[in-house]
Amino acid sequence: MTGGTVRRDGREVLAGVDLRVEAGDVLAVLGANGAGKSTLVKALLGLVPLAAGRTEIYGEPPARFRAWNRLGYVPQRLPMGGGVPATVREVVASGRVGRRSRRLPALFTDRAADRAAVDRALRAVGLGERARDSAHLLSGGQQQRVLIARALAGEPDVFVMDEPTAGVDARSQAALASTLHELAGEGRTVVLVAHELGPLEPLVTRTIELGRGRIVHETTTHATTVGRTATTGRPA
Ligand SMILES: Nc1ncnc2c1ncn2[C@@H]1O[C@H](COP(=O)(O)OP(=O)(O)OP(=O)(O)O)[C@@H](O)[C@H]1O
Repeated sequence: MTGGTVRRDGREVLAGVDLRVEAGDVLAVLGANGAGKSTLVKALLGLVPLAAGRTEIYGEPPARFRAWNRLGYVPQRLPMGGGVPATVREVVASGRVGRRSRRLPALFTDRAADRAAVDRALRAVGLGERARDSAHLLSGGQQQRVLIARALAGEPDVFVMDEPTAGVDARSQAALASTLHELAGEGRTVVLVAHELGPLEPLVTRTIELGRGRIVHETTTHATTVGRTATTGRPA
């Protein structure tokens, strides 16, 4: 992202942010309530329009980018309310949609890979026993874990997680830390919004802190892996 600017109600809630996420980064986006963290991660992915500046994903503007299966986004809140009830397994399996081969009906090997990935994702968030339950009847923290599992099931290269640990108990936070540790070890890229890093702290390779829509502080805690270009456009 270069000069990323988002205006809401005539106010700049993202004010000229330059950010390049490299492959293998585990980047934590920190800052007070209202600092612009969610807006930044949505803008990086093209989910909110920029009033000025530009963002690129693997070198493409979001409107032209096609390989969405390479990205797994965990939004801050569960987007489904009390609408059509879906089981936990169905929600998690929806994370595989982007990986579907174009051949219909799905090949047997696709279906087996889908089942295995969904089972792994459910186990990783400790919801294997709840797979048949209605997702909208779970607690807030459990629903957050369903969303994390949906992203894991897609086996993307880049995870973008907006407060994945908010409202999630200590044991589940530790389980998420261990899963992210494995993913980071495989060279996947993680961008996560957090208030408190808690057990995720040892995994983090970079932090940026936002204040009033600007990057006010940056740290690099470990050497980042520079190589394949991950999300977003030009260097700061
Ligand atoms: N849809 C919207 N319409 C108007 N203003 C908005 C909208 N979404 C966000 N904002 C404003 O943009 C600013 C940044 O919001 P954002 O949600 O990005 O902050 P945040 O750092 O993620 O906060 P939190 O830690 O509370 O989640 C806030 O002042 C918020 O009120």
